[in-house]
Amino acid sequence: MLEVREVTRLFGQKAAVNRISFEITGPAFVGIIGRSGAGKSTFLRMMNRLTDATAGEILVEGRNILALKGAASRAWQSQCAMIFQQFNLVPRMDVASNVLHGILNRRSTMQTLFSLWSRADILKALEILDRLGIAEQAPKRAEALSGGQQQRVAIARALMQDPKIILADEPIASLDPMNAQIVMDTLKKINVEDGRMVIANLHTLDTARRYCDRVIGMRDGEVVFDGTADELTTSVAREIYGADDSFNEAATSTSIPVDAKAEDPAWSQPAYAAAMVS
Ligand SMILES: Nc1ncnc2c1ncn2[C@@H]1O[C@H](COP(=O)(O)OP(=O)(O)OP(=O)(O)O)[C@@H](O)[C@H]1O
Repeated sequence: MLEVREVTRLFGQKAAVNRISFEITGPAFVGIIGRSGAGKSTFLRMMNRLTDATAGEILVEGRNILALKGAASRAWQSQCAMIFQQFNLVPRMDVASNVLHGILNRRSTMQTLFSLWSRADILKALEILDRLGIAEQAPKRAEALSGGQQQRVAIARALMQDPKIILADEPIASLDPMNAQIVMDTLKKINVEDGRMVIANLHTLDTARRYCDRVIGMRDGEVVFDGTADELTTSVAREIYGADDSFNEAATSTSIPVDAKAEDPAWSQPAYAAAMVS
């Protein structure tokens, strides 16, 4: 279904992404891992046309989406929704309106200007919020929600577009482990239940192993690993991150012990040792 062929993105002389190629068939949950600067975000941004590629093709059902222009490019963008680390919600706007904004580009200027949403659209937004377990938050301002709830609103906004592919750029990097798990479980649910492909940039190995059918490791703009979660051994991870023998897996962990207490202050801090992987 998705074929990435020799895709390159140069910034000046530097290749942020350097002739990467891989194929994804079916509605897989794919994780992309690698240290900071490996090219993960640049790849996702090319996928949904936020950034142009310098060379190469990305074929989706045989169509090169990198060549799409104007309305066709915008139509593609609504087929592959993007979720960001910082949620990118409108903070002072209520949750339901934030979700409805997922279909903003399908509406006329007048409809947008007067915030005119059809009853069917409003019901759909509420249904999605209900499915993600946050229906009661619908009238609240987005800024009043916890980070994990805000990210679920962002996922709901993405679902409003009814996308084929969900691209998630470090979706849990700003969350504590409890909320990280809820958000990853939500992404997995829509992958499994809806059959939507999910491609997520992740910076913790345990998350990649736990949720992904397939893991792609990037280093210096190139794909240096492409395999299953089981094949992602410590030595493979060390290669991907370009770390030496002191590489410590625990430092990239977000694991939540079974008996972890939500009120334990240790769990209220993001547990990512970003320094290890960035
Ligand atoms: N707009 C830009 N202009 C110049 N260089 C850029 C730009 N965007 C990215 N780069 C460079 O491209 C390389 C890849 O960056 P990218 O953000 O894709 O990496 P990443 O793996 O997503 O890292 P991180 O996890 O920190 O987001 C880096 O060297 C970065 O500095």
